[in-house]
Amino acid sequence: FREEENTLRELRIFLRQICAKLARNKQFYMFSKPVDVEEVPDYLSVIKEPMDLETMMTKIDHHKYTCAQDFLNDIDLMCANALEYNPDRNPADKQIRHRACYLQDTAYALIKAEMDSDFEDNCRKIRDDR
Ligand SMILES: Cc1noc(C)c1-c1cc(NS(=O)(=O)c2ccccc2)cc(C(=O)O)c1
Repeated sequence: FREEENTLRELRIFLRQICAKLARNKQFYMFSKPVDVEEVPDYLSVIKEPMDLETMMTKIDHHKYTCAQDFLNDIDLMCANALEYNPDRNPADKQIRHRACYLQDTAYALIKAEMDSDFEDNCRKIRDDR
């Protein structure tokens, strides 16, 4: 059990680094915080489960992720929300869709490059056994 807690602690440290790196990128600024319903009044009537990098950082601290795939599922949700809310062919919508896809690919690439696959397998076993 002790080893499991050590593994999950190491996962949280790793995910914080990934999350911070994404949030530092100027191109991902609009994904760094929850969409502001003052700025975008109808957002919550369209998007049922908002997600952003600041919320994800809090979820790491609350031990909500037990493997990298759980974290990537929220990256996928954030990207899907941006595609769903900004579907039109005008330049603003196109730019945010492009940045959402770029964020998603960057997150997957960072995790694949920096995470040992045995470590992720171990985390998934812990998740599935819980
Ligand atoms: C994200 C998102 N999903 O739908 C939309 C639409 C956006 C989105 C929202 C905002 N404005 S905001 O006040 O909600 C905000 C500002 C800074 C960080 C996070 C949110 C700006 C932009 C933009 O492209 O500049 C995009």
